[in-house]
Amino acid sequence: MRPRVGHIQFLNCLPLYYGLVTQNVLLDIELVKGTPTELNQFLIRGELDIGPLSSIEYCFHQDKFLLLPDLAVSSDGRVQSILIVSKRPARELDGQSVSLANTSATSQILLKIILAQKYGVQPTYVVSPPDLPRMLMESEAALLIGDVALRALYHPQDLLIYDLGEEWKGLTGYPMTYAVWVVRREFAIEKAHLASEVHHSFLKSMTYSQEHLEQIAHDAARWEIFSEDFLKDYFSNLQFNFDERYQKGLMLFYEKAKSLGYIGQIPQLEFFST
Ligand SMILES: C=C(O[C@@H]1C=C(C(=O)O)C=C[C@H]1O)C(=O)O
Repeated sequence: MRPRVGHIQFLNCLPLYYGLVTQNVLLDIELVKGTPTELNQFLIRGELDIGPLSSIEYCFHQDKFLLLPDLAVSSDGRVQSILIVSKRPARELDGQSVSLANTSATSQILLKIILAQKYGVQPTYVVSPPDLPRMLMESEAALLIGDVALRALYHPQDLLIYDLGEEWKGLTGYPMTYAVWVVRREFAIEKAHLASEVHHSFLKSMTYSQEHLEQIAHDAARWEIFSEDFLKDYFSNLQFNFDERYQKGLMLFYEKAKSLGYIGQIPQLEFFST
């Protein structure tokens, strides 16, 4: 059986996918697409062998997974696709309703940390499908991620926009890691060579895409509503890095999540060795 691999169905993972296509890797894997929360569930239920897992979910399911080294969905500052879209300044959200997109896991907690620690407010939260007009009918502000967030940024209306990558960097000085790449522990033991092959394909794909960002933005602009320049900017802000500084930023996120009671304990980062 081919390794079952998850793929985030947002533009954020297009650079990765692009590299897999150009290297003909897709024939060797079964690629399963979905939103981050769908992929989280597939991974947790053991229906995928490898894939991106929301960083916050790693806290609760560390026993099931090992981390793939040097791979993540992260940003060192502005991310553009994880946004609070608000009718009023963040400082005025205390006691107000905030709608959180149900496609997100990490960013829901990230938003709560930022509103509590940077803006000193405690809203009430509701989880909703990622539909901005509806979210703003029930709430004063909304958390959007992925392409829906990009669209809100691209066609700004009379609303305030906070970029959560930028907010995190302002609060802590560190980059933020939204998703880690994991392999199922059993798969890593029973099919170590396959896990290693997929990991290396991903790393090669990353390198390829970093060297061809302009071309990827050019191609994507042909079928997306976004301009080539907008996409180039987006793809260069998004990082797939998970080096020491990114790991430190993630540990800081876990510490803050724990101090606010969102997680019980801080996980150790345990890596698959290839
Ligand atoms: C950059 C993004 O990061 C994402 C946010 C995630 C989350 O909040 O759980 C998970 C995976 C990433 O897709 C994005 O969705 O645009």
